Amino acid sequence: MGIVFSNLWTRLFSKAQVKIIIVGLDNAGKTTILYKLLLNQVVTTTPTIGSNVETDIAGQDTMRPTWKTYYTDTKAVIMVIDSTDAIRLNLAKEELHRMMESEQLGDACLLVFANKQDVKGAMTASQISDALSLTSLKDKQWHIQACSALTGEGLHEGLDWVVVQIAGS
Ligand SMILES: Nc1nc2c(ncn2[C@@H]2O[C@H](COP(=O)(O)OP(=O)(O)OP(=O)(O)O)[C@@H](O)[C@H]2O)c(=O)[nH]1
Ligand SMILES: [Mg+2]
Repeated sequence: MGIVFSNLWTRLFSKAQVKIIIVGLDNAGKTTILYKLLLNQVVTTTPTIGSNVETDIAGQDTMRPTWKTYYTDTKAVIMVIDSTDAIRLNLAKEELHRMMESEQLGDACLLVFANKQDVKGAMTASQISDALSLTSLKDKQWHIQACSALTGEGLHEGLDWVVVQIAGS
């Protein structure tokens, strides 16, 4: 359900590698955001195999040991939300809260990207924050950032927040 990348900010954290995971439902814009951030290019994506949350939900019990390995040492979780997909927002919420209960993510901060803000009628960051019940996440540093992977708007602001959290931890 996600993409692991560990050396995005090698230049900023020249010695330490920082593990950040990007998660979100299929079609949220994870791959597009990653390409935009790394290459400053808008790419045409195909669905990333095995990256959707439904797969992980189906495999929840048997896959749990694997998840633990996957989460270990994660400093930040970036959850990408398709702000035009009101119907599946509740599914994203359930997945987010279950994930955040994982012990391995105890020290990780959470950035939520309210993506696809360029689309007319997209939900606002504040609406998404409410729907995801972010304020109920106790003892967790979290932040929600409106963005568009297509235009790049908001992406760097979001990452700046992550960098500050990691640098201060
Ligand atoms: N309008 C608009 N479309 C976007 C934006 N971000 C992504 N998309 C489109 O949404 C679709 C899905 O984007 P992906 O980046 O493939 O989504 P993903 O989260 O990687 O999806 P999976 O790999 O299936 O999990 C693509 O058609 C993108 O072009 C955005 O900010 N605005
Ligand atoms: Mg993808």
